[in-house]
Amino acid sequence: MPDPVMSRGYQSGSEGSDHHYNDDEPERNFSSFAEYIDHSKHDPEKVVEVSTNGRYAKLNSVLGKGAYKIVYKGIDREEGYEVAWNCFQTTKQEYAELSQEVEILKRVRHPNIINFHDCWYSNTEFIFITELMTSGTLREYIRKLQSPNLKVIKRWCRQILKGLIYLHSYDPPIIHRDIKCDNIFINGAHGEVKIGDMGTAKMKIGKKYTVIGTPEFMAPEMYEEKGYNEKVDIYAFGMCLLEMVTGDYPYNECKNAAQIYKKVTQGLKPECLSRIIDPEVLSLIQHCLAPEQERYSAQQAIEDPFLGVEPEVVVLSTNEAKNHLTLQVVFKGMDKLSVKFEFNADTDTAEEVVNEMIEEQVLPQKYQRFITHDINRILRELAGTGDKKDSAVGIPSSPMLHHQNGVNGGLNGGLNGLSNAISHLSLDTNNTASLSSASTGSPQSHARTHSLSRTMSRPDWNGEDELPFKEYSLDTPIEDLVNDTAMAYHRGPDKAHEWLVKLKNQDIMTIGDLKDLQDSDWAGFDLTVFASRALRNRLFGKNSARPHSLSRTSSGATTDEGM
Ligand SMILES: Nc1ncnc2c1ncn2[C@@H]1O[C@H](COP(=O)(O)OP(=O)(O)OP(=O)(O)O)[C@@H](O)[C@H]1O
Repeated sequence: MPDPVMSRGYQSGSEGSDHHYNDDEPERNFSSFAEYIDHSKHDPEKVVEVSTNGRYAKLNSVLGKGAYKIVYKGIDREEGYEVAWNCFQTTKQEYAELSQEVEILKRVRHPNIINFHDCWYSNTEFIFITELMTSGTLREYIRKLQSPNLKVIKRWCRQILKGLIYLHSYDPPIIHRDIKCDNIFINGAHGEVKIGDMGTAKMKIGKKYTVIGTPEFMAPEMYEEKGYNEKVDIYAFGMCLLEMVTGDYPYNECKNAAQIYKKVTQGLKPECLSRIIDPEVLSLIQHCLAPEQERYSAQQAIEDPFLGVEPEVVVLSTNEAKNHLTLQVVFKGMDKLSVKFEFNADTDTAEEVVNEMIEEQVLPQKYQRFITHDINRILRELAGTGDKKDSAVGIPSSPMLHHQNGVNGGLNGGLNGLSNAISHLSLDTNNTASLSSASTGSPQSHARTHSLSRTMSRPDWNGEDELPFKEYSLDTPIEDLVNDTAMAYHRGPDKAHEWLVKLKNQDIMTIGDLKDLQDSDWAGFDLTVFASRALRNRLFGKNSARPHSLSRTSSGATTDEGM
């Protein structure tokens, strides 16, 4: 008969922690106790401890050790995925003092911040379970890639800054205090970057260390005892960027923390900064390392020209006569943000269309000149008069005219099919607001078919919330529709009032009054194209078949357009 202990899979457990049997483990017999011990030592998948609630299991696999904690691979047995099991030596009293901090950490949820799942105290250890990252730290990655190219660096930076923007937007802001490439983790398969080592700052203070953070990455004000704010994370981010670009640890030239302290407090920057040639990278780093008052916020850093979103105007399709175009503004580097619109070269002007989109907050004002200029460049090229240098307003030419579907140069009638398809296209699967209407004959749009598709990656930009479709009874006051629409599209009461006045000026008092109308009647309300579309979306539903045709494709075919 096998030894019952061995056949159940004896749990060696970490010293001092509770021992548990693991009932899920398949049986395995060992010829000797020595063999069992040897197997246990080497089997990384062996469960060595289980949380008291039974949900998490610690495996016999150390992911890494830092100055403060040891991190093991673990398993969330409820969800079936791997996690990181963090062990931090501390007293029960120190653990109790962290309870408030822990509550905040549990609430922190952002795609660029390592998730904190659960925690408890066991013997001398504060144990906490976090999301597991599969490809190590950014520091290891930089060493592996030697010199990562700027495109990769930009992608990493944007993700780190998105995480910081989120943390700093708390009131009071959550300050990480120990941003460095060793605390930024990568999931290689998707190039995902997440900020880790959250919430240990308080613990480190608890340990009575004289300084918290890592000397090379600490802003000067952190060395002083006057207090500091969230900008210390931006300083540290600047140092990370320096390390990403040069491959060198900042202040490599210093032999110890005292030398670093001296340099930092004298305002002397790391030597490797002088090796940076690219003026844009240099400028961003300098803005991050500037004295606190002048230092960028996380939001300013992400909007810096080095990382800033660059819009591109793309021709999706055109008709044979090249006067009906479907264009799209694509923001490079912004997740899922694009604006698709139709343009009638006979009746629209770039200025008018761009102004309208800015007024409706579909496009940010700062790109007005750039996008207007680019649409005009496309029009010139299509008309065959394009000067490809784009010197007119001193804006550099963007590599923008992408003729999709492999169509080069002259766009031709073969694209009409594509154009048709596009009129039914919902560009993104998530968070997408696709708005469209014919608005034929409206004072602003003439015969223009104007169709916008965009996603809501910025809360301050225009987009529709996924409010459930509501069937209004015919005698519902028009105020209800107007208010619901304003809320769905993030418009304030002023906008709602403006729409209401315009409708009431035309004797529209109830839903029934609106439903009686023909498409062409809507043009008489003097509503903007956006307002008109938004109200109609709420009234008829984005996906429902419409009572009237709402969109004309550039080939001239009339369609009921699913929105
Ligand atoms: N979520 C995670 N997923 C995968 N590996 C991790 C994770 N967290 C930590 N590690 C590994 O454990 C090591 C130690 O973690 P960490 O650096 O956070 O410890 P620390 O004691 O807080 O660090 P520091 O010395 O920077 O203060 C890391 O270098 C990394 O290799």
